[in-house]
Amino acid sequence: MSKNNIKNRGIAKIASNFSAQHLLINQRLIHDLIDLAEIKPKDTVLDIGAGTGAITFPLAARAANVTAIESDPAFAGKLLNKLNEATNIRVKQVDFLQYSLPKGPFTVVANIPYSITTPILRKLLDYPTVMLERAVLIVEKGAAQRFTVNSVTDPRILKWRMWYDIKLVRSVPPHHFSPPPRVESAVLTIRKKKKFTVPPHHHLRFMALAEHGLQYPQFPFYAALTDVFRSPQITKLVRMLRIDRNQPICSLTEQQWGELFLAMVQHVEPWRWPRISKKYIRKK
Ligand SMILES: C[S@@+](CC[C@H](N)C(=O)[O-])C[C@H]1O[C@@H](n2cnc3c(N)ncnc32)[C@H](O)[C@@H]1O
Repeated sequence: MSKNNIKNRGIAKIASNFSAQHLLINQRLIHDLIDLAEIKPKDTVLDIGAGTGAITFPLAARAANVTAIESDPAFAGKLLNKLNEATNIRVKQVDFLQYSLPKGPFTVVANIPYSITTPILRKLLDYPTVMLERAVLIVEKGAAQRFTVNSVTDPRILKWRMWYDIKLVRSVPPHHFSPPPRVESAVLTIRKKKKFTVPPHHHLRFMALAEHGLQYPQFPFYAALTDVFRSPQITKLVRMLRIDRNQPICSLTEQQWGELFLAMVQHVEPWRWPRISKKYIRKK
């Protein structure tokens, strides 16, 4: 490859990286995000993908402390230069996926990089022992719709929704960013539930049941779970959950999934429980 080609490729890469950095320019929207997060003066808040601080600085005026996480050294440098008197902002130039989350309760307000939406949410929501209280995020609208759909077919999303209320609050048009993205965006709120049906320490076992049950999301309830529950147990469950035995398994609500899980751990012999996949066991 010629030197010029290598150089051009480099420039194209920088340009495409740069175009992924759609900075928020609508002040009203930024304040709405902070209001939605109900930030209190004692709160610890993370801004994931802080850019040049469009959200970081107004957040710092309301919270006890803000950590601005930004992987791009140029943006992180700009943020550091802008700190001045703001003593409650810490800038971390790091890939968020490698960042150690706070040990105490925290909130997130962020316009995140869309290309890593699912890895970010996995880091925040996969382990309900993580101390996340609330998050208000700008994400691609299609992703927001997937996370909030009525009939959940993705076991991981179902699992997140067992411990967190996830809502698509509203759409955000492209002209609220510079440069405008090609896709529609949305405001997503995530809030830890006040009461859990399934205790958080069961999260891996719950995931195993959800993966097993949702292998074929349109399967009728009774057929999707015959390997786990015996036929008389299925009949009792249908009555208990007030469902039709033929309704698709993906149409169950989170509450019904919770009751189903508790029935499994209380009444089914452990050798019939779906196995926990090794890929979900976090290495220490
Ligand atoms: C959509 S921009 C948002 C910038 C700023 N928050 C705003 O709203 O104006 C996303 C930001 O995330 C940063 N970013 C991309 N990948 C990241 C990662 N893995 N960890 C931390 N920051 C990342 C980008 O450099 C960019 O500044």
